[in-house]
Amino acid sequence: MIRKIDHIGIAVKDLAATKEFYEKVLGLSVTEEEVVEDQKVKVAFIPTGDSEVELLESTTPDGPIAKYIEKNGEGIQHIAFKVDNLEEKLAQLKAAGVRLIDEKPRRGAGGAKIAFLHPKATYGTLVELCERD
Ligand SMILES: C[C@@H](C(=O)O)C(=O)SCCNC(=O)CCNC(=O)[C@H](O)C(C)(C)COP(=O)(O)OP(=O)(O)OC[C@H]1O[C@@H](n2cnc3c(N)ncnc32)[C@H](O)[C@@H]1OP(=O)(O)O
Ligand SMILES: [Co+2]
Repeated sequence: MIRKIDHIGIAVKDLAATKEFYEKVLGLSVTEEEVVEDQKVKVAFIPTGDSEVELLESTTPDGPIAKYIEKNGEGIQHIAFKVDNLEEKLAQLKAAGVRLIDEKPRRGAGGAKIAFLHPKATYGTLVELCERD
């Protein structure tokens, strides 16, 4: 079961400068910042009501965020939905023939379990599913 939009992932070149805009200009607050080695990103989370904005800066020139920016420039890179049971949802999608990037959950920011669906299977949007407490 999909519960809500957990976060919107935004690819940026300069996390510090982007954070400053969101905090000083928009008046929002960054609550968590961490490096997720597995995804080659440094992330900052900004709560906005029931969902969050996730700002992502690449930690390497070959990571998915660096590649996305190279091709498309900065901007929204993915949408993440919160699910109750990620393994169950992935099994259901796989059975339905949906192209999965991750067949098994990986470790995301804040210790969440995450998995991505291929944008070619979702009509053009990179979708992340995440399970967190
Ligand atoms: C920390 C964590 C968390 O929340 O906890 C995160 O969010 S980590 C967030 C960062 N991590 C990730 O994104 C991991 C999952 N992403 C990936 O595995 C990759 O980025 C792929 C989505 C498979 C794309 O990689 P690939 O090297 O294949 O790039 P590519 O440029 O050849 O893309 C293949 C086709 O998909 C399209 N495509 C690529 N990235 C896209 C995106 N973000 N949104 C919509 N379409 C996209 C391209 O335009 C291309 O279409 P055409 O063929 O029509 O030109
Ligand atoms: Co994300």
